[in-house]
Amino acid sequence: MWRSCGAGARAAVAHGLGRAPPTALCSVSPQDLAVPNTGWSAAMCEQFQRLLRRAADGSWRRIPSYRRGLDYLPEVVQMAVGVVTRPGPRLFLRSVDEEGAGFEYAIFLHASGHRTQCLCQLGPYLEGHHGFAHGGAIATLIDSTVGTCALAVAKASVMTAKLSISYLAPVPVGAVVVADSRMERHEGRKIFLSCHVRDTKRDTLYAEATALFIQVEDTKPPPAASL
Ligand SMILES: CCCCCCCCCCCCCC(=O)SCCNC(=O)CCNC(=O)[C@H](O)C(C)(C)COP(=O)(O)OP(=O)(O)OC[C@H]1O[C@@H](n2cnc3c(N)ncnc32)[C@H](O)[C@@H]1OP(=O)(O)O
Repeated sequence: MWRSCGAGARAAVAHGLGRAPPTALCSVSPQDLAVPNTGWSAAMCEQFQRLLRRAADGSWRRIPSYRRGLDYLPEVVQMAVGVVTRPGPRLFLRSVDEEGAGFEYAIFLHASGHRTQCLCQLGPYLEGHHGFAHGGAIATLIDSTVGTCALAVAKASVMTAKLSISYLAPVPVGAVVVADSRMERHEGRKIFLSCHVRDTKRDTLYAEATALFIQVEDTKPPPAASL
């Protein structure tokens, strides 16, 4: 069903961003997963290339994406707390290893730091009603897109306090969608955001949402998270 984007696309990502991969300080480097893999459809690859081309002038930036929350920490910190050799919990969106089966996505951040766009392909493990993506999967996509925007605005940890979604049209399994989020207001610790989920041609508005994120002190994982 899925067509590979090939090594050329992966090379274009590295070249287009002009960024070196994270410096390896130990044997286990986090793998950036916001790049094409064999599970990406032709439509997903095409849109990804379009967004990369748009990012070439510096107006947008692709955000690397990792398998675990801890992968985002500098490796020196990971080594200090001894997590490099203990995989631990996964980020929800990266919990499926089979390429193309779950969420395949890449998030782009606008240079203003107040807007994010998530290009996402919703795989067959995300089915709700036959042939359509589960509403919870759409909510997850929205939460992560607005959450990333809130993180960029706050430059600190944030938590979802409120998320209100209007589901306007069902999203077919395998569809490639764009979730477009922006900050609406920022009042102290409160960040208000909006989000629209559309098809890539912008013909169909699948969902619209508003969200409130609250800036918090760095969250400490509960004991179960260290198992
Ligand atoms: C590590 C990096 C990983 C990267 C991952 C990439 C993906 C990233 C994306 C991740 C995305 C995934 C993200 C996730 O999945 S986050 C996980 C889902 N969310 C939660 O579990 C949050 C649970 N709730 C809480 O922890 C607390 O209630 C929070 C922290 C939210 C606020 O408790 P806190 O004690 O801190 O705040 P406060 O009580 O002093 O209130 C402060 C102000 O806020 C106003 N207020 C509060 N709540 C609400 C409400 N519900 N509606 C309206 N207003 C509300 C309140 O009136 C007050 O306003 P004002 O009186 O000042 O005007």
